[in-house]
Amino acid sequence: SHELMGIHPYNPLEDTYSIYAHPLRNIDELCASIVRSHRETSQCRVEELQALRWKLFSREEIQAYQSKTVDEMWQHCAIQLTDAVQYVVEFAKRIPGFRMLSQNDQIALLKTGSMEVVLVRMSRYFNTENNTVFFDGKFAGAEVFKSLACGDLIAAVFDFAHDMCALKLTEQQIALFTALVLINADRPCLEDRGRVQRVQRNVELGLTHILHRDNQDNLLHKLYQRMAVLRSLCRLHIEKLHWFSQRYPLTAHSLFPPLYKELFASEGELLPGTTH
Ligand SMILES: O=C(O)[C@H]1CC[C@H](C(=O)N2CC[C@@]3(S(=O)(=O)c4ccc(F)cc4)c4ccc(OCc5c(F)cccc5Cl)cc4CC[C@@H]23)CC1
Repeated sequence: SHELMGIHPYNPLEDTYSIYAHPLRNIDELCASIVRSHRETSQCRVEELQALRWKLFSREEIQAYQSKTVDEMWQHCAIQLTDAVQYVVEFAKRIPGFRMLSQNDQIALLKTGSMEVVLVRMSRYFNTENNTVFFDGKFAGAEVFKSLACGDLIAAVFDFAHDMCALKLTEQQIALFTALVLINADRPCLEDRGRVQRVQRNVELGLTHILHRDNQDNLLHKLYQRMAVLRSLCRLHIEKLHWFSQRYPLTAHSLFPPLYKELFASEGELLPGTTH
């Protein structure tokens, strides 16, 4: 059984859903529903974290993180990531049309897209003044993650967050952007690419509508560039996960959350014990 539980099977009745009946009214409704879902399925609010932005880890706390073993710190981050992914699954299920896709296509989109959405969501909290990211309730610099022994991946994650902040996206723009990151008909192993394309087309209309309304059409190509960076970041993450599972098979096999293995371990190999 899939860990991505709660995904409802494809409902043919929903197939009649089309925004072409009244394009403008439905584009506004589509955007409003995606923005609402984004807000409801984010773990924190940007304004809440603005108030916390100077809550940094003390020297002792940083030492404590740095003295964790590699597998302890990896397990800690894998748990945090899995929590964040649960919220992204909820966000995906509320994107108009996502639930009308087959269950396998819903899982295929989440397998490749959820980490990317988490990274975009992370960048909302990044403090560019001191290069810190929100982690475990405070703001952490890259040095906090030293014991992970994957400095290149951490540096790439921080660089990505910094680049995203430079675009100064609004929450509405981020909501539509993350929906588009998820609903991508070019993802591997989709059963019904055409159906995903139809849903993707609607979300694209929503994003271009929002950017046009904000007089920021020029952002669109920058967002497509960021999508390419996201894909390379996630490839790096999977490579590191392979490296880690070879070195620490016990931790990867038995201590990582099942959902993490379901999402990030390639089918079958690497982490046996994932239920299918
Ligand atoms: O509002 C919300 O929903 C947001 C709340 C906050 C959420 C958030 O920022 N996050 C959820 C978990 C966390 S983190 O806070 O643990 C974190 C980890 C490393 C960082 F450099 C920065 C943050 C995370 C965990 C693992 C990871 O890559 C895979 C990975 C491993 F698995 C193991 C080792 C190394 C790596 Cl790199 C990448 C990220 C980036 C997103 C981060 C994002 C959603």
